[in-house]
Amino acid sequence: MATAETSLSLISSLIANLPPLPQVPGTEPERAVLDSFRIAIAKFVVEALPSLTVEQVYNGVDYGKKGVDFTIALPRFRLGGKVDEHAKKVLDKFQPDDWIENVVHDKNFLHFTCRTPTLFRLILSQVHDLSQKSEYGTNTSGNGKKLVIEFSSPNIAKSFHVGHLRSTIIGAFLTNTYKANGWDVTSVNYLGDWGTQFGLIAVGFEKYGSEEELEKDAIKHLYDVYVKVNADAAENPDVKVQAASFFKRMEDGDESALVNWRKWRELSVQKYIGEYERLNVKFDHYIGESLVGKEWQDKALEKLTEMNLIDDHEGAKLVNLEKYKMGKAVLRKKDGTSIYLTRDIGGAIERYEKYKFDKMIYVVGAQQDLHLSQFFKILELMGFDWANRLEHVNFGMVLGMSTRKGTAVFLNEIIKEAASVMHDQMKKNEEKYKSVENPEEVSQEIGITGVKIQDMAAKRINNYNFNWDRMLSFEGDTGPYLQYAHVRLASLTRKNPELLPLPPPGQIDTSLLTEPSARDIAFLLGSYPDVVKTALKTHEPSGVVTFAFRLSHAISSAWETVIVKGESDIEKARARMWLYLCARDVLGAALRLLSIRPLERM
Ligand SMILES: NC(=[NH2+])NCCC[C@H](N)C(=O)O
Repeated sequence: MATAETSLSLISSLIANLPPLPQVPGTEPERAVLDSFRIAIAKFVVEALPSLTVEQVYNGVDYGKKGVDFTIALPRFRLGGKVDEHAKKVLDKFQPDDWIENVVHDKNFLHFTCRTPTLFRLILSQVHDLSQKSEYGTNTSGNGKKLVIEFSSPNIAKSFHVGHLRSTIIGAFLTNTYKANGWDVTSVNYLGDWGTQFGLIAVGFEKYGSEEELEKDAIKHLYDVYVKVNADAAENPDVKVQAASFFKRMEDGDESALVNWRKWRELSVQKYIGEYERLNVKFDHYIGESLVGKEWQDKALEKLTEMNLIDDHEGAKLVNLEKYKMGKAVLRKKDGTSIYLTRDIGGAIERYEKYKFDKMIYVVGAQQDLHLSQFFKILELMGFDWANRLEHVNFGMVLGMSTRKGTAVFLNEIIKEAASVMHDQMKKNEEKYKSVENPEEVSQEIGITGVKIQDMAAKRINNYNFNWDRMLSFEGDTGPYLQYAHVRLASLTRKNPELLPLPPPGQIDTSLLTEPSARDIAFLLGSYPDVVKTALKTHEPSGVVTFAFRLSHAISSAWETVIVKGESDIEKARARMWLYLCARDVLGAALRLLSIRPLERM
């Protein structure tokens, strides 16, 4: 990749003209230039306190609070003696250079200020270069590692509930995050496409099914049939018996029992692909419970029987995990048909054989905590040494997602409602509304952004109330606000054609950027690669959402003073424009990481 080489070396050459720095393992200054400033701080500290290593100090350099770039808490190094004396040593020895211009001692802390011209030059050049390849914020820490991630996983013929929506949103974010951290990622949607309910639908379809309706909207039609046949089953126990025997035929591979099912599945998947596309979500593979082979499900039962972990309950097989405080769980029904748990066990083994993953993540609501821990435990008991590579990323519940027509049961209803509530909102501002070329599309995109931001704004495990008005408002920390912030930045080039094209980075005079609010923006831009790393560690999208809001707020505070339009010094106007365009790129990158498509106009 020649382009990668050239632009990485551009940053490297800027760094090479500055005072030399030691290398620290795990850092990548050519991708995250704040690493260099932290190394510069560590180098100073070690010169004064030689019992420490650069790496040790580096790991203790934190972001500072309120107007401070970086801070070190001295007690964490357990130097013995008095903190004040150690601090004094650092201050005495300190010589400002092109990396660090100042250090201040305050109680247990040393506060460092980075050299402003270096900061602007390096950060903006880096953002500029790497954004062109959509690589700003990325790192290579995961290179050579393989992740399999399973998310969304709705059940065919049943409703798509908010749990599926959350899994989709969080799963898409995690997929992007692992990729941004250099992992090789395979995403799978594990459909609930097997089980007794398909026996029921088969029975119901004979009575209520319509090929025409099925072609029109398979998801909706199958759901309707399912609801009706369920009502029948509640009245008439025969229906259940018929359904069970039909499903038994399916499990036994009876082709005549499988034809319809195959078509239902296929049509539903086609429909889902389109809906996920609207959400900006893609899967590498649509797999499902139906595709899990029998072999491992049988072996699991045998193995657990050998280990004396199986109880027989009137012909049904239960695994007893009471020792591990995980209760008992059915592995096989009386009639020999498999169930959810067995399929998960078999499925995990097959996936390991296929992918040899370093990690596999299941994004599933906290209601299934017990189920996930049961099957992880069973795999461990079966002696698979990779069982500890499985991870459950869980999340809390959403309360009350209703639309104006009632409770949403399909994904497309959620999308439609988001779009139409947003559309109404936009129409309130008549003048602005008229200037939007494609209000339908734009309102859908902003509506979806609102749903996603509301979902990812807090810690995953928190429950929240679904609130259309709040999430789709342009005021406050909402999705529409972030889109608006991006559009405003994107409009700069349209509104200031006389400044274009901007000169190449090396010829833009960043010393003209003198306002503290401009510096705040640049520093935040520099911190984005850390946000991406932290997201990988915590699996929390909220850190990225918080970053996007902080950046948007910083931009909006600069907007009135750091002006572009109307600035008479053209070189200054260009430097400012460059800063804002870099901010646009980074805000865009953060939104994309969250699976959101940043808008250019609205
Ligand atoms: N491997 C798994 N069990 N993944 C979760 C599947 C979710 C399941 N289809 C449901 O809707 O509840």
